[in-house]
Amino acid sequence: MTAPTAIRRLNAADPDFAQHLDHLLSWESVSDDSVNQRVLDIIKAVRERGDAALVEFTERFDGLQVASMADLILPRERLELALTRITAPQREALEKAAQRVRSYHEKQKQDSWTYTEADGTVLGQKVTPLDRAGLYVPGGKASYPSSVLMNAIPAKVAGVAEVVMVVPTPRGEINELVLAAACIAGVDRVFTIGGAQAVAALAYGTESVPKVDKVVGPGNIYVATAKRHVFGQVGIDMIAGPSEILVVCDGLTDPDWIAMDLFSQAEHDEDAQAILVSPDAEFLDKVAASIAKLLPTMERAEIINTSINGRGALILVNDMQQAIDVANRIAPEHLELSVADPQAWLPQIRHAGAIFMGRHTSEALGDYCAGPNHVLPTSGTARFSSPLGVYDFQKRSSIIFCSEQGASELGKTASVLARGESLTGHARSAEYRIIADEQGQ
Ligand SMILES: NC(=O)c1ccc[n+]([C@@H]2O[C@H](COP(=O)([O-])OP(=O)(O)OC[C@H]3O[C@@H](n4cnc5c(N)ncnc54)[C@H](O)[C@@H]3O)[C@@H](O)[C@H]2O)c1
Ligand SMILES: N[C@H](CO)Cc1c[nH]c[nH+]1
Ligand SMILES: [Zn+2]
Repeated sequence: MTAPTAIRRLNAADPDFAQHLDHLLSWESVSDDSVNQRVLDIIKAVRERGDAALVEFTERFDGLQVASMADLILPRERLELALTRITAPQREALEKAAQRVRSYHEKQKQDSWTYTEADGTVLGQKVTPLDRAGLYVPGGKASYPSSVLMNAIPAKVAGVAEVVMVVPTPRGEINELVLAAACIAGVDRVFTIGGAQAVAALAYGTESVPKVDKVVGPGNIYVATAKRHVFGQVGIDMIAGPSEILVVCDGLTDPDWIAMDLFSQAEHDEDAQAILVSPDAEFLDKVAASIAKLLPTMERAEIINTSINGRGALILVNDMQQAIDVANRIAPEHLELSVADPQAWLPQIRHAGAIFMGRHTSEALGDYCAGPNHVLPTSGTARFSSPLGVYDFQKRSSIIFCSEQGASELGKTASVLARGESLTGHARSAEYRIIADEQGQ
């Protein structure tokens, strides 16, 4: 066990507070050069040597030795078998969660639209699903059946033709719930590979793994860094790295509840980040005491301890207004508003992946079954990214139909602008369509 928990304390009244906060949040301290270089090497190897590299990396990083890539492919029948191997309550819970996630995501579906102008010109937007999506389901330090649902259901709602999933199975340990979830969500193909090598395989294709149009899903630092590097070759959803929780509390929630909410994200990964902000100094002391009391009871105490010691913090602010300002500065993946009247503060929240309203709404409910997606932007990227959704699996094409009259009219405007750009090919192309008796008008 690492040193006993000593969570960092910050005070917003400290003149160096902004600097301390920046240091606490800095992604670079996690995503260092050695990780970057390792990921680049892995991507290069997969591009050059395909399946052979996947087999090698799976042995090296997942401790799983196989004769060939064929041993890392699970057919649809294997997913169906998993459904028969889980318990009835497990199947019921998966199906209930799937149904709630589906209902929520149905509302996100975007439809094509057009409108017609007076001269018959039609303008619009055609929405098309991706042909093939690659879903990354994490599996290193924990198994994530819930992430299967969160990745696959929006893809299916969007109408993606082929959904390919990758998931590492360290030491060959297959989690039946993960496969059962893939069956329920309608995943088409599964490869038991993970890490940067799996992201590279989806992005570039290998002899066995089909090249996809977009790679989505959460993962550790290697996965998140690989997604950054393959962007452009394929689409990606966002940077969904190590989990984060920011709790803003008025000091009136049970401190044990808050300690456990912090643990719920810290237990994902040593790199996870759990922060509490409160204007009540005594309450921060109580939560620190709850952390010390409850940590030894946790199955994943070692991971939680490293995460809390390395990246956690208890932040004292002057008042709730300052707490909200700090939350917007952090732009956390998950924000819990553990306060009496969360609705009153909601209008002021500008940056957060998901907002959990009130003392009873633990973040864990959102992780599994509330309905919204749990694949969320991390490390401050909620400033410009959104939760994974149906829109990530749909793209848009513009539709332009010009009637003869419309082309003639627009041609006059285009001609002037094109000549202003000295692009006379454009100008003359547009001018050809100007109706003769309107020329020069
Ligand atoms: N932001 C979100 O929406 C979200 C959702 C769920 C989980 N998560 C996060 O996903 C992550 C899951 O991480 P995980 O580790 O359990 O599973 P993972 O599948 O993301 O990573 C495991 C893989 O990492 C690779 N790897 C591990 N050590 C390596 C090394 N030294 N060099 C090269 N590659 C290495 C291996 O290939 C292994 O298969 C956690 O950080 C969790 O917090 C985030
Ligand atoms: N909290 C994770 C997103 O950061 C999602 C998850 C899955 N299972 C448990 N939690
Ligand atoms: Zn979680």
